[in-house]
Amino acid sequence: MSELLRVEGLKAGYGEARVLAGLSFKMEAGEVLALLGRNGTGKTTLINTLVGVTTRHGGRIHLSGQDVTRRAPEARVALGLGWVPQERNIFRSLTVEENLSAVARPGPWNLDRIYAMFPRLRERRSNLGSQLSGGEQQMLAVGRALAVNPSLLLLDEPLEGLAPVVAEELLHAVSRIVREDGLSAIIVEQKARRILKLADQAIVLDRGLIVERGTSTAFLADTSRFERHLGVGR
Ligand SMILES: Nc1ncnc2c1ncn2[C@@H]1O[C@H](COP(=O)(O)OP(=O)(O)OP(=O)(O)O)[C@@H](O)[C@H]1O
Repeated sequence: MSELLRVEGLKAGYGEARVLAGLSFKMEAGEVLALLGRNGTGKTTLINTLVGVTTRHGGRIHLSGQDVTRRAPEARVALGLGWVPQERNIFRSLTVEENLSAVARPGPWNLDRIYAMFPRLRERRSNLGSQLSGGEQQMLAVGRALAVNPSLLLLDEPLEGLAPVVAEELLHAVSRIVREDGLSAIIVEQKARRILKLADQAIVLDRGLIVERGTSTAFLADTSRFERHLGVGR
């Protein structure tokens, strides 16, 4: 396996406010990382800092062997980041198909393949982003990240706010994307158990620091390791 992502001593926040207090971790190509932690512990800030839309206070980020620490978000996307932000950010005044085509880059994830993964998007291809249900918007946000043909997918609470049956449908699709297609991903999720099953490793954040890390198998075998930080039953 080759190294896909290396984060060293990362400190970042918003303006002068510091949220990430110095994080280091690595991912190999093909791995899935579950990013866990209570509300407000810095998960979204970490994802946003990987994309390059926060204020970096220190540390370095290497993606696919390149130092992207000072690169603009567009350059990081060009190097392989596929971002599904927490707020989805789909283009509401464009159709489903235009949303996908607007960001498409050459690679295995063409329109046909994305529609095969999300048949509902094919049915809705001519609908505007503003006309979609929450679940369809989230499918479109994932589809749009795939359309850039990323080497690392960043999914920020993809199941948040979805009806249980829709959340299951999306989780199944994400599981196929990472398991059958071997795409690497960082998945932010509050409910550890449901995401650990499809992750290789997990880290738990608290107050901007990594307080637990290990394989997902080890976490599932000793749930006290994350329950301490996430609350029992997670
Ligand atoms: N735009 C911002 N400006 C200033 N502070 C922010 C901003 N966004 C988040 N924060 C602060 O940064 C801290 C971490 O927030 P972050 O959204 O990264 O946490 P999180 O773990 O993703 O939580 P959640 O699960 O609620 O999304 C919080 O204290 C939050 O108030």
